[in-house]
Amino acid sequence: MSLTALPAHPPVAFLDLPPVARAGGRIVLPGSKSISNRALLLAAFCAGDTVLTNVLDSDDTQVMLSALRALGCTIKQEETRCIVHGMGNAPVQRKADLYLGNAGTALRPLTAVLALTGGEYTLRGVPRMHERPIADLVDALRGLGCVIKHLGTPGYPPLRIQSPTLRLDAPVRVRGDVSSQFLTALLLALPLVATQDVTIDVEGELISRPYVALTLHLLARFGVVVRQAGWQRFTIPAGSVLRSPGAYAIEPDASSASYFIALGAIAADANDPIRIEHLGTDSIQGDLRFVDAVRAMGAHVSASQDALAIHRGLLHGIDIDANDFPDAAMTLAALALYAQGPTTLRNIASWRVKETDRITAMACELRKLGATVEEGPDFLRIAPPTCWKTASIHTYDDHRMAMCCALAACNPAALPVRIEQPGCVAKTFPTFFDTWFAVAHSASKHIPVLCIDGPTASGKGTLAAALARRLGYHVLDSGALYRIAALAAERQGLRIGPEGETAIATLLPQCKIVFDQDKVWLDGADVTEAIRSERCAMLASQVSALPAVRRALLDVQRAFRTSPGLVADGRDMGTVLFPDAPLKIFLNASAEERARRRHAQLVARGVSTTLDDLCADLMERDRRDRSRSVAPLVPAQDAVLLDNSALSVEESVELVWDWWQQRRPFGLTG
Ligand SMILES: Nc1ncnc2c1ncn2[C@@H]1O[C@H](COP(=O)(O)OP(=O)(O)O)[C@@H](O)[C@H]1O
Ligand SMILES: Nc1ccn([C@@H]2O[C@H](COP(=O)(O)OP(=O)(O)O)[C@@H](O)[C@H]2O)c(=O)n1
Repeated sequence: MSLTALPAHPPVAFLDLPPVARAGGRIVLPGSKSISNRALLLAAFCAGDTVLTNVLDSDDTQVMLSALRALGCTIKQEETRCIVHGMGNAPVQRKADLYLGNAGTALRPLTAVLALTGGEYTLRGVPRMHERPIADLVDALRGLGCVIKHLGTPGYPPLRIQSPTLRLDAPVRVRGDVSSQFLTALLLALPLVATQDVTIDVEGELISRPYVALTLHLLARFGVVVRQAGWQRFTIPAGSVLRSPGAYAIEPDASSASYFIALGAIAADANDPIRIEHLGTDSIQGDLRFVDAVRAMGAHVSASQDALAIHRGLLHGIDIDANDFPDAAMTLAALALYAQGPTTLRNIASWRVKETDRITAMACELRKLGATVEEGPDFLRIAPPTCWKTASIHTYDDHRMAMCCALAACNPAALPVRIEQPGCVAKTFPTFFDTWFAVAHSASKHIPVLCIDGPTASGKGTLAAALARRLGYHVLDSGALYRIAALAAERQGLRIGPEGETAIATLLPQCKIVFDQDKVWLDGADVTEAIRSERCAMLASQVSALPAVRRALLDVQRAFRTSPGLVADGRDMGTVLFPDAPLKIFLNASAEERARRRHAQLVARGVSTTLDDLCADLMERDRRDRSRSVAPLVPAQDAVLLDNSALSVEESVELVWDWWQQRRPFGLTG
């Protein structure tokens, strides 16, 4: 039997990562955020249409796309492909109120573009964005004749922009030692108004230079070649015009790759490395310097032009200036947990003005895991834990904190790790945890299962779905499998009883079953409705009494136990399938109450039936389920009995939620 179960992805308050035993496998990562937002901006303000492929679909790129659309740019988006109709060198809409979330890669260049091209604009973001300094960029733009007002705290967004009286003759000065994004913003915007040579002088030591190199590379692809005197002076030649390159393919994100490079460095074997496709020595992203640092720590990384393969080595601490790759350097802090000796990351003051104060945040969370961390104004020194601790990681609404700290799940003590507000990864890598679970393998015994067994219409499915949604876990509706088995047998004309036992058990491995959110498919046919009939339920009850059928479904059901965890609903989840589950609920309600619930359910679906008939069927099914020779419906010895006759769905969910939390090592949260 081939079986596919596609999990849903609602926002969860926390995600518990099972301890990782081994990592390995092939990964294709989403497009680079830095390149996506630069390319979208350039494509919007150039002449001609541009087809961008592998554009990152994330909060930060959505913010850029919405802003460009609000400025009058037409962008057609088909999954990760965007066709951008360039507006030429100024926005179509000369008035707009733009909300830019927490996307520095959108707010800063758009500030420069709009201030230089002119109009009436406000630019705002989330509260944290209003704490991220922008005075250096605003000062530089004012020096060019731009009119920009701070609407809140001086030196910070939100901003009000009006039309400038441009003065381009004197060199514009911009500080380069707080964020390279100010320089990038000017470089991206000035070609729109370069009627004469415009020179930018960088004050202070320019940080994050590879990001500036990335900007220059993209400008060149859009037809503007900036003259460069070291990292101190940049000149946009008179008459520069942005021209579409036609098509541009965006590389996978090197910062996103860093988590999986580190995962391979900690937990992959040479014979099954982590292999990252379409990202290699040809990359234009500075964050790939991370690879050198990981090699220096002792990991094995082989790189071809367009792929990386990583496996573990004996890791040792390093002392490194991480100024050039501040984002990926955060991953080194997590990797340091697995090295012998301390690791020192220097020259990382820019971490303090990112999504959160990343130096303090990282120090605090790594200490929770047992590491000894020394924090300075612009450095971090991390000594690995001698004794790992179970931790609930606070993520500060910072995607990189969540992704870095996921690496703590590789700990040798095999402790699970709780990541709070894991949805924050959507800023740059919405599918991070799916990718993680695809290549970070855990021992089955470490993948938690919450079992909910009980008789018909006791509310198992309802409870299981609600808890799984809240935990971000998979669901096993084992009853659906027996219903499908009954339907498949009936459709093949097999006898539903001991005479047909062998034939049904032989048929099942050939069936192709897909659980796709609310739909169930059998051999390509939608059987969602068909398996829910009371007739099918009765046939399922008969089929499920056949030992060979139950045996045929054992492995299929156990295959649902995948990371991060499972809520399993049925009759024998706690007794037969998952005897080691940390929590087993035996759910019950009076027969009358259950018949009433099922009746209401059927009436809502437009099925006509009487309460008396239903009650009789239900009791007949219960009797058969309780008295069969294999896996009868009985509570496991260690099950918690819950009669929910007088409870609402919400009350049942809260009760079981608390029991579950008490059995997890993290304490009560969420
Ligand atoms: N605690 C409860 N209180 C009231 N109604 C409930 C409760 N639990 C479930 N129900 C309702 O009873 C019906 C049957 O529940 P379901 O989850 O399908 O049961 P099972 O999976 O045990 O057969 C559903 O319509 C559901 O909304
Ligand atoms: N783990 C399980 C799940 C269901 N079953 C059988 O499959 C039938 C249908 O299960 P179900 O959970 O879909 O039924 P309802 O509780 O929804 O009525 C039950 O009556 C059981 O006989 C089982 O034997 N073992």
